[in-house]
Amino acid sequence: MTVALHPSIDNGLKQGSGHFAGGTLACKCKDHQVKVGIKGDVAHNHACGCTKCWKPQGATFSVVAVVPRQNLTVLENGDKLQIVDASAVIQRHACKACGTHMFGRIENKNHPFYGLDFIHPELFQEQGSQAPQFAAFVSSVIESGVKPEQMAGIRSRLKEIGLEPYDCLSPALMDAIATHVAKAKAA
Ligand SMILES: N[C@@H](CCC(=O)N[C@@H](CS)C(=O)NCC(=O)O)C(=O)O
Ligand SMILES: [Zn+2]
Ligand SMILES: [Zn+2]
Repeated sequence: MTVALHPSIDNGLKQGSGHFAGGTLACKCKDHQVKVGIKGDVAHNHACGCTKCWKPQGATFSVVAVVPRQNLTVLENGDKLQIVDASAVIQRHACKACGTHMFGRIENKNHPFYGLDFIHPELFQEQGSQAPQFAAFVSSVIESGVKPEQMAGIRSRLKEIGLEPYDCLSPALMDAIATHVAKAKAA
């Protein structure tokens, strides 16, 4: 049996159109859905194995990407949103009724990723946003109950669909973080 990672990637990656103009993210409620508008395409889309990122029921990984925070607007039923953990670096705003995380925001202005909001592209009502580029925090799936002996199969399935597995972020993002830290230390 093939290892299940996440419904939006289990049948292979669906490449983005390359000119996604943005769209609307909708939560999973049957009525009074929380809707969030996004201008333009997402960036750094990836599968995340950490325990904090929202995943649909049964998924082992989350699929999460970033957008500039000024490109995100809560359009409808924002009163249903609550912050999951106010002490986390990424403050995840979730629908109180269905639990779907609609966006994650960094409020610490000194954080390397300040200015970017985290969203789940599978919630777009429209097609064509950037496909996942890599898999992050892969070893962390063990913290959600995956057995260590399942890891080889998970990593090889990720590679098979074209997602290089990393146990933290991708080298490019780790370099960006380290560059930010080095500049902050030098200042
Ligand atoms: N092993 C931890 C890793 C958590 C973690 O560091 N997640 C990363 C990727 S989303 C992060 O940047 N977290 C910041 C936060 O959740 O606020 C877990 O699975 O809970
Ligand atoms: Zn909802
Ligand atoms: Zn995560």
